[in-house]
Amino acid sequence: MTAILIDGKIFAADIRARVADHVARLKQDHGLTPGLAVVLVGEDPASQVYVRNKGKQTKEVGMTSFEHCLPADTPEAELLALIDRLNAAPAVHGILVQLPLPDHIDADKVINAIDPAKDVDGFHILNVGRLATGQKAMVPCTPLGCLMMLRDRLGSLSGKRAVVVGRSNIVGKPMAQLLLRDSATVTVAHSRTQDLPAVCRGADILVAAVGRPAMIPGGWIKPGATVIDVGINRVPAPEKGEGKTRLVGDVDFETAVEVAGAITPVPGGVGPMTIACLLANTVTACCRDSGLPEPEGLTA
Ligand SMILES: Nc1nc2c(c(=O)[nH]1)N[C@@H](CN(C=O)c1ccc(C(=O)N[C@@H](CCC(=O)O)C(=O)O)cc1)CN2
Repeated sequence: MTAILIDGKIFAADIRARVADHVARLKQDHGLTPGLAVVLVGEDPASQVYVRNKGKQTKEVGMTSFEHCLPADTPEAELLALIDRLNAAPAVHGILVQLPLPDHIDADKVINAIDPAKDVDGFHILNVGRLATGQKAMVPCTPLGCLMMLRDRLGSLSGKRAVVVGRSNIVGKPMAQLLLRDSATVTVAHSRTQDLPAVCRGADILVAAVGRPAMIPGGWIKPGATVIDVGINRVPAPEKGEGKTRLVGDVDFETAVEVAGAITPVPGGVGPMTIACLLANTVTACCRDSGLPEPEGLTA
């Protein structure tokens, strides 16, 4: 069997088009322009690229982008003061602090300083609790993107056996909550899980979010399963030349593609969905703030 490829680039482009439509309607009918503020602390090259892409895509869908790039040695108090100002700014409907933050800054403290209504990352403790208890929440972008792709591929997730490998606050835990909310039977596996291959082999839906290159081989995958690879790992690629690198997922694509029913590639799978869902969350936050109907199909 050769798996169907779930193309995140096409999927993300469709989401952006739907976001742009909704933004145009908000402007035309209500004189509203959703605004997204992205805060970067430091000069991490990957983070700089992500932040630049967020700003570019925000403008492309017709929203207002506010970028705040602060030096790596910015005191925590200064960052918290900026968050306060963004919380109070009426033109800002979404606030995102790019992670990771430098070590001297307490990331939890910063995230929990964001107004939960503007927390388009869905990382604030209140949004985490709301998601876990089935209340209306802002949902973390990467798991939201995975959920959208799964629903599109499988229709109902009800009763499916889902295994999430990885228990991070950004992906693993919220992904498990979202799958549970769609009535899947969910197992969260991690580094201490006994007989991980057997656990994975039981999955109709396998979400890999561990951050270890090609850790899950085809032999761990149930034939026909839907595999969502969240990993983005940069590894040496001597075949491309000295010092060159390439991106690989947490799943060993070459062997997995022979067994799975459908699979997301890396790059071009889950990654592009993260920013598309951030834009979707910003429109949702703007609509909620104004008491307007939320865009259909762009929330969990
Ligand atoms: N505050 C947040 N920080 C971080 C998040 C997040 O959701 N919120 N996620 C990641 C980084 N990230 C967005 O911020 C992100 C990662 C990857 C991609 C993406 O499109 N990846 C491409 C490959 C890109 C490349 O060539 O390097 C792909 O997989 O196809 C977008 C956004 C950590 N920080």
